[in-house]
Amino acid sequence: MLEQIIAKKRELIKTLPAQFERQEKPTRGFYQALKDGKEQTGVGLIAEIKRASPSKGDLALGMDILSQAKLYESGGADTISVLTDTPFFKGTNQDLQVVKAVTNIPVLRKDFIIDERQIFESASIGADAILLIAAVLDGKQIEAYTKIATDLGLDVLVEVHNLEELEEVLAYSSPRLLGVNNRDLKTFQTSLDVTEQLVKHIPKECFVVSESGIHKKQDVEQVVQAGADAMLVGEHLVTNGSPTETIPQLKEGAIHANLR
Ligand SMILES: O=P(O)(O)OC[C@@H](O)[C@@H](O)c1c[nH]c2ccccc12
Repeated sequence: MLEQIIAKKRELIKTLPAQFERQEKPTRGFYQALKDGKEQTGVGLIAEIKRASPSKGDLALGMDILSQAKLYESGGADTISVLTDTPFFKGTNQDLQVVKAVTNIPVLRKDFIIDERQIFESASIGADAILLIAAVLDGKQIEAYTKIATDLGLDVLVEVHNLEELEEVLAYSSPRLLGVNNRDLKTFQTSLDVTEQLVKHIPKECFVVSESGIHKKQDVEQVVQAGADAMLVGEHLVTNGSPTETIPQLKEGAIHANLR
């Protein structure tokens, strides 16, 4: 599946313009917002807008992105992630632009970035941060793409799933924000043990985001206890009631973890 996603992405990239307009407005600090969120509530939260995924199929096809984003913000999300991949996740660049326009918190563009032009595109549509995935990029590419993004004022979340990817990333750069994906993008197997195992090998200076498979307070407790500074939650927030209730419930898990 990951290979299919990347093959399709390669095709779509051919249709991208050579140049993009620069954003006039300064970016919102994505990293800083997560850090502040951790200070205030014990854990930072990236709340994700995700209509569908290859692993779970359709999750929330009819979701009203505008009100969902507002509920994320009023519910206490520190930042928002928007899936912009269309063929596999049914998201669009316009989704991100809508979310950015109706909120005041930083927005991550969640997509499969494999070409420099996608970074300029991300900046032009108003993203405050981008995701770089170690399962599809090597350490040198991550280093180079991080530099391009940083020069554009974007923060970067580097995502790893295993020790091999982590070591490859660390051989070339020192990411400030490191995501541990609990889901294996090749098999879709998801386990919070991935965070527990990998955090031990991550340098203390990194701000760690535990991603995927977080559904309840106890999950949050587990990953925070393991050493995660923030979490990225999609499915649970798009399929379960109002985010103004589900977000505070999730964040409560950090209080329990920190008390122990
Ligand atoms: O819906 P979940 O299980 O809460 O997961 C969210 C997020 O971590 C997941 O969407 C994700 C993490 N890394 C990715 C890379 C590409 C696409 C999607 C992802």
